[in-house]
Amino acid sequence: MTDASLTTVPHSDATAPAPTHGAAPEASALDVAHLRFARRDRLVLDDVGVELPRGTVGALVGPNGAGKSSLLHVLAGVERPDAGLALLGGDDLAVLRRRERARRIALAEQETRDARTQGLRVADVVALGRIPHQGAWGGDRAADREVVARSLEAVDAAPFAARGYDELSGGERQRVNLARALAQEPELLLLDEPTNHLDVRAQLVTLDLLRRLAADGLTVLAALHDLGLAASYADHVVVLAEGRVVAAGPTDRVITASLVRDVWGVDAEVTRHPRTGRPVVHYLGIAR
Ligand SMILES: Nc1ncnc2c1ncn2[C@@H]1O[C@H](COP(=O)(O)OP(=O)(O)OP(=O)(O)O)[C@@H](O)[C@H]1O
Repeated sequence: MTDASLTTVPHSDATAPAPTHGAAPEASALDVAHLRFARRDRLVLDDVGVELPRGTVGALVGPNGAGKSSLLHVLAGVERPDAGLALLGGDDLAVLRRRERARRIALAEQETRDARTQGLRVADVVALGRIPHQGAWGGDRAADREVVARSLEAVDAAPFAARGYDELSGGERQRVNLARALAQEPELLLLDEPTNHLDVRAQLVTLDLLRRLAADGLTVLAALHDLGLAASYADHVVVLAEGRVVAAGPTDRVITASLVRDVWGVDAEVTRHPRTGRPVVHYLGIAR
């Protein structure tokens, strides 16, 4: 492999650690301990712990099959863990009612075409994000419409709000999935590969948006394959390998050449960006 350096330069507002608002900086928004999850007889998450302060952008990285999507599913309540504790703002997720959980946690996945979205317009798909906030007779329609419009604008999807969701390109659909999650107005935003399918500008727009939302107090945990983007944008990195957390902490301490070699089997050089001081990953080739 040749030197495929990842030298993403975050926008200026994305270089400083996200400020925390309201809660004391040391208060963990998300606090996961000893999480264990098996699929059939296969242990997928083993003694996983994650701590993310409120207002943090966390990147969840690791090789294929490491358990990243599974962890996001468990946190979102799509899957039930076999053991362990997950707290959000001190509340045990295992005892939260489904509806409250859906108000507080949103999961944006890559592929969300299902029976619920079939035949819907983009704006209607985003409006699905309002359901946890609505009563039996629907919600405050005008307020919901405003949140939907804002969410569409945030991801640059307003121009195609009236199009059919099934007709969108992969990148357009990815942005709409994020808008639907934003319309939930959650405290914790979980994202599975949010930059997949996106062109380079759309990737940076998405990550800039996540940083701005975190600055307003949202806690973000995003599974990312692109270590360069994680290095440029995340405050905190959690590294999963074979279902276990093998490293976690502030981005500049976690992303090192020895980590890339040990976890991905790839030789790399990690330098500091001359302007931002953030790590820059230069891939050198497959480790022999
Ligand atoms: N529906 C399923 N049934 C059985 N095993 C599954 C299922 N989904 C995932 N797995 C297994 O669970 C493990 C973790 O998968 P997961 O999708 O969480 O990994 P990942 O880190 O998100 O991978 P990738 O980077 O490839 O998306 C893998 O060994 C995978 O084969």
